[in-house]
Amino acid sequence: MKVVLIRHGQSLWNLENRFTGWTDVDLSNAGLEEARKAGIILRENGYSFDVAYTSLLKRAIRTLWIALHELDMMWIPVYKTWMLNERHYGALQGLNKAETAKKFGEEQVHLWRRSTQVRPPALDKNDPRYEASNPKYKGIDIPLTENLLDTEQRVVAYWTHHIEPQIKAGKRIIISAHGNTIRALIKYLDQVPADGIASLNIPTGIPLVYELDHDIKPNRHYYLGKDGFMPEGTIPKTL
Ligand SMILES: O=C(O)[C@H](O)COP(=O)(O)O
Repeated sequence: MKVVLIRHGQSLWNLENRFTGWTDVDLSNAGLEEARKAGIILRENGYSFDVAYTSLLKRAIRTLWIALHELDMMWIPVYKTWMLNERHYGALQGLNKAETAKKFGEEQVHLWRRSTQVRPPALDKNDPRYEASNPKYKGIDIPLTENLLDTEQRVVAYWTHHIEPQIKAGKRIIISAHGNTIRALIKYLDQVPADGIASLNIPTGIPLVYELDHDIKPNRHYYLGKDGFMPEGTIPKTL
């Protein structure tokens, strides 16, 4: 069984090198093109899908729409959930990553970005960036900050309760999500230790195929790059 994971195409804040998290920024022009190429690569490799999953953030939703358009499969069911949102970056959201590193040091920023345990400074509930009043989060106790383990808990809960049963039922699945959502899922699927996941980065807009056995355990994974292109940060083979 195959599941295709794809990190959204480049976003406007990826382009500006800003911490994004739950901020609902759209794709850049390059990101729109990446999404289009992803759909074409999937089509050219004969992929088709029965069900799609994505977050509540437009950069992932639009990436999915564009890819499904290229596959002529915009008609399939699409489930959107906050549980697949990007890791919440707390009070770092909106800050430039390079400026933040100058202010707090590279080591501290690396810990905030890549450690599994360290949470960035939390948002204050009076902060305009705190989105509890946003109707899309009605009834949800949204986080003020997250480390990767927090993100992994919600991503794996959704994977286990909603996506795995569909895979077991033979459905072909595509998930359009975010760098840390996918890092969290890979950590769980491949049982990657904390120090291993710290060095893993997910490229934008390149389909990542997971081949799973009947126990939904990974047999192998690979990127569908153009002409066999393998992006940097390929997932560790040994786990
Ligand atoms: O949320 C963000 O800033 C990016 O999408 C992911 O950022 P990171 O690679 O610094 O975790």
